[in-house]
Amino acid sequence: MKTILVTGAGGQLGQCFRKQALKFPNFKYIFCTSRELDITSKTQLRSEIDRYSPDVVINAAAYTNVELAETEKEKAFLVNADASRNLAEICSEKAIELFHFSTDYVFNGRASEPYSEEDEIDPINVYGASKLEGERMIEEKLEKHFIFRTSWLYSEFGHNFFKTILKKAAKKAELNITSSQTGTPTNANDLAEFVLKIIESGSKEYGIYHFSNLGEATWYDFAREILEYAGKIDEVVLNKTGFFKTKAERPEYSVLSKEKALNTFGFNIPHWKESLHGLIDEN
Ligand SMILES: NC(=O)C1=CN([C@@H]2O[C@H](COP(=O)(O)OP(=O)(O)OC[C@H]3O[C@@H](n4cnc5c(N)ncnc54)[C@H](OP(=O)(O)O)[C@@H]3O)[C@@H](O)[C@H]2O)C=CC1
Ligand SMILES: Cc1cn([C@H]2C[C@H](O)[C@@H](COP(=O)(O)OP(=O)(O)O[C@H]3O[C@@H](C)C(=O)[C@@H](O)[C@H]3O)O2)c(=O)[nH]c1=O
Repeated sequence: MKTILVTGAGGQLGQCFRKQALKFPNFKYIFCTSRELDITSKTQLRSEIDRYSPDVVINAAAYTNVELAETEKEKAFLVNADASRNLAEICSEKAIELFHFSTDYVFNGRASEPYSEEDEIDPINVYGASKLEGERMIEEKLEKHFIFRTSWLYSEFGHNFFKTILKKAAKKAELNITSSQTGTPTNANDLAEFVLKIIESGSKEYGIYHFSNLGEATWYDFAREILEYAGKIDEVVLNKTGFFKTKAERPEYSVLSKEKALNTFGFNIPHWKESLHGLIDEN
């Protein structure tokens, strides 16, 4: 039986892994929250990995605050880049496979068709730059890696745009939502399930992959669909805005092409609306 150690298990994606793990009972799981395992400490990483001898590590730990990263550059790089290097080095020493996550924010957003894995990377904010550095560290230090660049994650867990919109709607707030970014909302449960299917398949097709739900939307489209499908659209004033003031610049267009992942693994990926509807129906 394969042992899988999940770091950052208290975060959004980490909690989706816990939930999706119930569909894959043939693995042994060790879930470590940030309190139980600080990935920036190489000593702690080594001792936990020695203790559990996992076959696979899923790194769901990251610094994800895009706004704060602009003023906390060192911290963002410590977690997203330096800790990824440490993790990759230890995995390499012990022949462990690593599943890691990166972001659509490694691109500058000036494209007009979905980004492939080979397209030029050029992050325009600190968070994106720190995630890119993490990718590079892993590629350099460890052959047995899968890196999934994903986008606009949401779920019933943690902090995310989907939950923010529903919270604001509950307070009957007026919402001003930007239409100046186009990307793809991704149900983090779909990503977790996709990864567990790959582990189950025993695939050795290591490398970088893009994974999001299918289709594309602006944040405004996403907010509108959440509110309409949840039956709350008449309870709020929803305004489309071309400008929402933020500290960090964000890519205007960051739709990811899923062709490589679809062709390599052959698993189905749902459309973002279908997955969103499923999540709202469930809750
Ligand atoms: N959220 C999104 O929209 C997107 C996310 N991604 C990537 O997906 C992955 C998962 O993101 P998501 O689950 O949404 O992010 P979250 O912020 O919800 O979860 C990240 C988790 O990492 C933990 N963490 C932070 N620092 C450390 C550390 N030093 N040691 C151990 N754990 C730590 C956090 O714990 P604590 O809260 O205690 O600090 C938190 O539980 C990340 O790699 C992210 O970059 C990619 C694209 C979109
Ligand atoms: C709350 C809110 C946000 N916005 C805007 C700000 C931003 O441009 C966009 C989304 O807001 P968020 O704060 O959720 O977005 P952001 O932190 O940019 O989300 C990103 O997180 C990182 C971790 C990733 O890797 C990315 O893929 C992406 O999901 O919507 C509004 O226009 N109105 C609002 O009321």
